[in-house]
Amino acid sequence: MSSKSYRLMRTPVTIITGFLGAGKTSLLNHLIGQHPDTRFAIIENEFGEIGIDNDLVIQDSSGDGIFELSNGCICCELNDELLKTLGRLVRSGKTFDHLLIETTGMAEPDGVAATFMADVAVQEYFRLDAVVCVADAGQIEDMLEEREEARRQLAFADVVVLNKQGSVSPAYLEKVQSFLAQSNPFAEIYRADYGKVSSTIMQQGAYESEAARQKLIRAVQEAATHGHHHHHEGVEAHSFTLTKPLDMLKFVHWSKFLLLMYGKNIYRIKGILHFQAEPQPVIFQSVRTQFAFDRLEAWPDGAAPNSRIVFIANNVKRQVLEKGLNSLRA
Ligand SMILES: Nc1nc2c(ncn2[C@@H]2O[C@H](COP(=O)(O)OP(=O)(O)OP(=O)(O)O)[C@@H](O)[C@H]2O)c(=O)[nH]1
Repeated sequence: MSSKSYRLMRTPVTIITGFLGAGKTSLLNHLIGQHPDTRFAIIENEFGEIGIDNDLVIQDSSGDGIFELSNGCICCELNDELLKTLGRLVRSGKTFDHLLIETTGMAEPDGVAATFMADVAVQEYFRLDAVVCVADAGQIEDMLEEREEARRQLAFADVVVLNKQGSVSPAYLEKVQSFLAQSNPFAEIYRADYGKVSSTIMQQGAYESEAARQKLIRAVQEAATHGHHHHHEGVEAHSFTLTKPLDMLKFVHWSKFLLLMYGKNIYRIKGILHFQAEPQPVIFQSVRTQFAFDRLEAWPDGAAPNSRIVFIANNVKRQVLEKGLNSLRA
């Protein structure tokens, strides 16, 4: 079987995060309502009652495709429950076209995403399509200042749904969208009311190698072009362009050290790196304290090799990153 058909057979997964009351269930209901022919499996990680009208899940009026995991967060204490639920879905023998997971408002999405990115048995049946963060336009600014979970949710998002747009002025909406884009240059941002966004958020392919790489190249280039970093209480994106090739071993040691020292405050690192004696560009990404390398075919558009790297972090001094990176030259 080709790797493409294997990939297509696996059930795509969309993780919906966002702070309490941001509009996650509204988005979920909208997506279900918009796709009456899609056989959804839904995992709800809420403390309260399931906020979904079961009748909306047309193919499964028994509600068999809906799982509620309560009294905890699937990013941490209920992570085993999440694995068990995925196992139940597989063993049910039913075919699902898409799995939607709504996390609690307090969940850290990287913990949930890691289940799909690190567990080989899970990857056999499921493929993470995207992490979506629903942000309440009127609240997100304060949330990012006050809540660590909100910062992690934004930093880890592949898509941000800027919800409740009608509740703020157009000028404020512009301002919020602009600082969200600067805080997470990797995310697509869609505006919405009551979660009513374009359905393309279910086909992001954010972790498919080619699409993800192209997007990463664009985002890293843009982040490096548009100013070096952004000052906002909460999440900051620091981007660097390095013209001299790097030493891979030094880089690996330094990243390990950095994630160990500042792991809690460094939410995400992504980059396209030029290593000494490596003709191909190397894609680097971190998820929690883990990181992954991947090779691109060639430098984009015959561009001269250089390294571009973006750190999404909170309270990490730019000088620390700059000094570290400068010490990694081959
Ligand atoms: N004004 C306004 N209210 C909205 C919008 N979207 C959702 N709401 C309301 O906000 C409240 C919370 O919406 P939900 O979709 O339940 O949000 P949630 O993120 O799932 O909430 P929790 O699961 O409690 O974290 C509900 O009363 C919604 O009707 C919107 O765009 N505008």
